[in-house]
Amino acid sequence: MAKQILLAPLAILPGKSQPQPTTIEIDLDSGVITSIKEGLVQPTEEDKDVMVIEIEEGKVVLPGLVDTHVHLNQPGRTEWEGFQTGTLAAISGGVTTVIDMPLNSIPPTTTLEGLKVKRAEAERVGVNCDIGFWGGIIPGNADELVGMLDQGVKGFKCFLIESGVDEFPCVDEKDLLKACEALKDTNALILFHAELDSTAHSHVSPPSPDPKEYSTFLASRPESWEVDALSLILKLARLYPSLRFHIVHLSAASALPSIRQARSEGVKNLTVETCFHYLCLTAEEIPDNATQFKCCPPIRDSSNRLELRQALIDGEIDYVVSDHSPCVPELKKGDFLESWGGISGLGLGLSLLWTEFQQDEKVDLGRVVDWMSAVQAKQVGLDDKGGLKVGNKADWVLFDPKEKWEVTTQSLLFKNKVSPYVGKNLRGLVEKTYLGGQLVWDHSKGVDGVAYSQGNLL
Ligand SMILES: NC(=O)NC(NC(N)=O)C(=O)[O-]
Ligand SMILES: [Zn+2]
Ligand SMILES: [Zn+2]
Repeated sequence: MAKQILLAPLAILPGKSQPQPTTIEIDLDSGVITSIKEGLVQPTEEDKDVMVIEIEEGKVVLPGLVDTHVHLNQPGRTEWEGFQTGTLAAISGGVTTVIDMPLNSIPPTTTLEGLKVKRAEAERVGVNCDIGFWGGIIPGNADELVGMLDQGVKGFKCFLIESGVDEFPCVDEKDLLKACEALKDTNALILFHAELDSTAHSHVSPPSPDPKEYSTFLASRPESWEVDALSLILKLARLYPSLRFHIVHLSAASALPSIRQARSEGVKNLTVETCFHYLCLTAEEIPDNATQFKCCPPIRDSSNRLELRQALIDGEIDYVVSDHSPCVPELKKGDFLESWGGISGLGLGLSLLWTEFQQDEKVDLGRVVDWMSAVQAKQVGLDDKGGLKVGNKADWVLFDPKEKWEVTTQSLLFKNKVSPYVGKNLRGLVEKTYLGGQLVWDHSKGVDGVAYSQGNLL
């Protein structure tokens, strides 16, 4: 039995906020953790043939990270991103599991056939980390949902407002009731792009301010859209207590009081995510025509950012994702109203959050890792991921929390190197990423050292 033994002076273990000296044994044939011991336990004589990895002081061993919100866009819009490039960016940032969104690929994952096509394509080109799939709810596809769930989708995303791509139309309350009825004997997770424009059909023509300015775009997608969407979602959550409801990419802090109130009234089937960009970027810093910052819902002002940050610390927001949603650079050209909405940042999350929280006494590395691993693994039912524990997949990351580095176009590994993070100075660097005990990313070797296509379809 091929074995790997990790001697880690600092490892983040489940439920522990501070890193601990730990010895971890991994069976390399199954890629599973077989033993975890407190302290540094040197290998015995009979362990002579094992591969021992002695971790340097100061570096931290973490569980592989999970990013449940990425758009890989293959097949159909593979010029925008792809299974290979997206998952390469993921492993370079310690992300060992991604869950792919149902839209922007053609076909979208809104039918069982679409899911098969997507899986076959991922299998054909190979993936560099483990990958699961979300399905989608669109008008008229309620009959497809249970079948997709049986075939392993982790839940279903829908839009309450236009999605930006024609083949993934938004749904209204009637469509949602049909979907919930179809799913009501399951405990399916339904994800909402929670912006609802209840004034869509009114005839007031808005002023036409300068589309070069970020404030124009920001004003075009008010916080009230997120608050209104939440009312509809809460209505459904109360009607269908066996189903689980989830708000993706929460941006508006003014939605937090309703979330708080609903939970205090006993709503237990609602979870909320926010994104790295809402926690690390602000509207005030966005220059004219800097469309790399454009996403929906929009990045809001710095006081909104601080409220989201506090809600995350307080546990009102459950976890943080990238919502990596790239496109070709041509579609990012022009002003804020005409360009594509979507931010690219897959793989940068750990450094972004660590830069944000490293000096915050209330948040230690274990908490950041929880938001980016354990909570998300649990959300999508990956019981053998999300923590360094016996029986789990040996997905682990070597992180240097002190290293400083700058995001440059060259350092980005996703397909189209357009990102609002270019030029940012970050703290904390992923040095190595292991997937099921196999080294897949080594920062010192860069792309030349990558062990390609080691990922599995989940
Ligand atoms: N079509 C998209 O990829 N949309 C995405 N775009 C963003 N967030 O700007 C999303 O998740 O809604
Ligand atoms: Zn969305
Ligand atoms: Zn998205």
